[in-house]
Amino acid sequence: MAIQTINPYNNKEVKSFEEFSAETVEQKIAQADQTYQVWKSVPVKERSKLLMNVASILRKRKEELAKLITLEMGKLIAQSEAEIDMCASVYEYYAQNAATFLEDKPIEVKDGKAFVRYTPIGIILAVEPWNYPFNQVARVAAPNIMAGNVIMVKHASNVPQCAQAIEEIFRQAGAKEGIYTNLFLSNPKIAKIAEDPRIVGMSLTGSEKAGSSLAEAAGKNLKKSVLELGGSDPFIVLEDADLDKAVQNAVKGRFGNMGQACTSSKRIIVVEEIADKFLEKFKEKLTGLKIGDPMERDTQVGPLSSEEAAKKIEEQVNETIKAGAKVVLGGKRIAREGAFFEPTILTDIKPGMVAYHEEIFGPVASFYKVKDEKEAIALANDSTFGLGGSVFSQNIDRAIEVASQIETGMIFINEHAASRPDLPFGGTKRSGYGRELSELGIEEFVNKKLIRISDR
Ligand SMILES: O=CCCC(=O)O
Repeated sequence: MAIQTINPYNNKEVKSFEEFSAETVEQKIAQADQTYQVWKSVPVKERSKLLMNVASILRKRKEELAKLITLEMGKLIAQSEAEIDMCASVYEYYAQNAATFLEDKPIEVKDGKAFVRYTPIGIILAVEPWNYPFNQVARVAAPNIMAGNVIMVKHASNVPQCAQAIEEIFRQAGAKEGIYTNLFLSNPKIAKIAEDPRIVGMSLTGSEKAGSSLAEAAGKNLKKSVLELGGSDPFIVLEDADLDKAVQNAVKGRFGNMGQACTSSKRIIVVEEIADKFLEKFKEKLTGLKIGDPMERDTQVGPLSSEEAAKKIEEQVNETIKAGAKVVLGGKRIAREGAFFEPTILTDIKPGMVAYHEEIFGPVASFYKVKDEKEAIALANDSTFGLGGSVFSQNIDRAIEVASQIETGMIFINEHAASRPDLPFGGTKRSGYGRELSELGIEEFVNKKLIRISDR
């Protein structure tokens, strides 16, 4: 896939970039390795200063960086600005908390002493997606740089200017060359890089297909990997839920970022007692939204990330309709230039249909009416994915009981799923393994070294 900026608002090519040659990649790995040999011993306080600088630059340059996001992948401008803020808070969070997270962990033993010390391991290769082009990178870069590792990032080919901007921000913040490296590479080259002994860990956020080939390359070379893959998150609404709150969260949870988040509330599952009322309100909130330029502040429906993405959604929706599902709202491309697709609600989705099984990475809510809580849980778990999900009920004990029966890595009670620096993020089943963010995120790529002191 060519490395280029194509504005999805009009599908016009803006700028394209050359893939790095094998020599350039070698030179960059050598630089990263050389820098790692120094960085691994730099005190955590110093590392923390670098990340605070990165955060402060992000905040100062928010407007300009948000425009870059919107230009390259079409996110509504206010949401792009919110992403830059969130990203800055991830850097600040690790800058402020890593020292505590990295403290020695004493082990109670019968004799003598023992503790676990977290030590850095080397260069981590991160393969990152376009949907949150700054924030997805921050979630891997911040904890690892604080842990004393260095990072090389192969970003999605449709956000090259964001990819370059992140590297430039690190430089501006005072990072020595090699602490953070952008790699312009095509996907097939990743397996080759994985063979390099200087790369010691690999992290990917992306599709199942990309995850499986990265895991294969990592496994073949005996390297640890973290995978954050797709999801088809259930959003369960029980009869005792606050209906308006649930509807509001469903709209934001499913249609924020034009539905292009791994943790979007893709399957809305409502018990029959309140299902019709819910659907009516849900539809009402999604009707008559202003479609247009994502750079304009009053636009409510912008383009998807690319023409290819819009075509894929169209195909999935058409197949689902052909198989018997009903369209309550939307259901087709918007007749204008650019990668637009109508906000869509589908009902009467049955096993065997595309929307029942596949992840739909766009503005399409699959709505299910179920008899009761038991049926809601069974439907939620009838998925190969296991990323996130939500439960809405005013009875918190009941909601926790339901949450504990859902096979995902995260469940949010009375709110839609979303990432935060202080909460672990990741999935189970075919949604991947390992965790980003929080204290758990810094533990993925460190050597948890036992140090044992004998008293004999
Ligand atoms: O697409 C996955 C990340 C979503 C989020 O950060 O909330």
